[in-house]
Amino acid sequence: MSTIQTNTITTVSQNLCFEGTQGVYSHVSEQTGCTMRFGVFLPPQAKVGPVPVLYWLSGLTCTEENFITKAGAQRVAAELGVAIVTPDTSPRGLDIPGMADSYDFGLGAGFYVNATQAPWAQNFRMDAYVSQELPAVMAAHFPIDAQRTGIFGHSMGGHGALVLALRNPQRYRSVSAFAPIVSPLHCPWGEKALAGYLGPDRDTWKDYDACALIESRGWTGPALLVDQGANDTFLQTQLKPELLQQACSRAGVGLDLRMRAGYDHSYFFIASFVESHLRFHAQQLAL
Ligand SMILES: N[C@@H](CCC(=O)N[C@@H](CS)C(=O)NCC(=O)O)C(=O)O
Repeated sequence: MSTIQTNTITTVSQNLCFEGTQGVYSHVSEQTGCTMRFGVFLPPQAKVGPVPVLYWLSGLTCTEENFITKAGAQRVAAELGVAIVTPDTSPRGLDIPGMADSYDFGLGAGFYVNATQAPWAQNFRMDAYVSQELPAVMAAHFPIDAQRTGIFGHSMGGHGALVLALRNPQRYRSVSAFAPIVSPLHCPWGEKALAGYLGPDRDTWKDYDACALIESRGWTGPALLVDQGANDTFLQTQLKPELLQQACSRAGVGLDLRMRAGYDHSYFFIASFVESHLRFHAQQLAL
């Protein structure tokens, strides 16, 4: 097994926030072959010892910045003593033809998979980046307790959180999502992305489909927590939480699905419920 290089990270910015530090850092990633930025909120408790860590995966068109500036998670993370890592959503700065042609594929739309198809396979390795390389970088540079890791995300990032947790139950002790894409096999965003990154054989897509993974692998961690706005414009076409309900019920996996009347797909919805997700993870990671 090759060693993950974690040597150099560069500080882009650091701001004091609720007595903790909201930082943005960059490093050259082996997995994506480019410079990647990521955010780290370190709560004040990190000054005295390692703290549990949550990875937040953002949705389409986002960078490491959206969650940091819009979700308002730092106050409660500081109270609970949990670090939050916010990766970018795709490689950037590469000269791949077609990479910036649409908002739902390529730039800002890595879908947290390891691509197998040219010209994406070399750089679009967001699964390995988020689930292996970034945790190694975090362990090398920040006072976090990797034994207490959870993951959550929004939309494409909700899909990423569910899929990475289901694929790596030993690494993630808790998982939650806001308005997740629950089955890329069954929605236009997913079909476009997985066809592009993984090719036309839909059987290979099942490794990155939360509903398929729930049925093939199950989940023995705490019940999956999902918040979904009932006024989300993507609800019926892309998100389809009923597919997750059906998969969980068939597989005997616990699901706490909270339909939120009146809420849409935006970060206003996330900001409204992020506190309960943070408390859910903190409780699970304290066990
Ligand atoms: N309406 C958007 C779709 C993309 C979108 O809604 N992105 C969500 C995640 S799937 C988001 O978080 N956008 C960034 C933001 O609201 O800060 C577009 O057409 O560009």
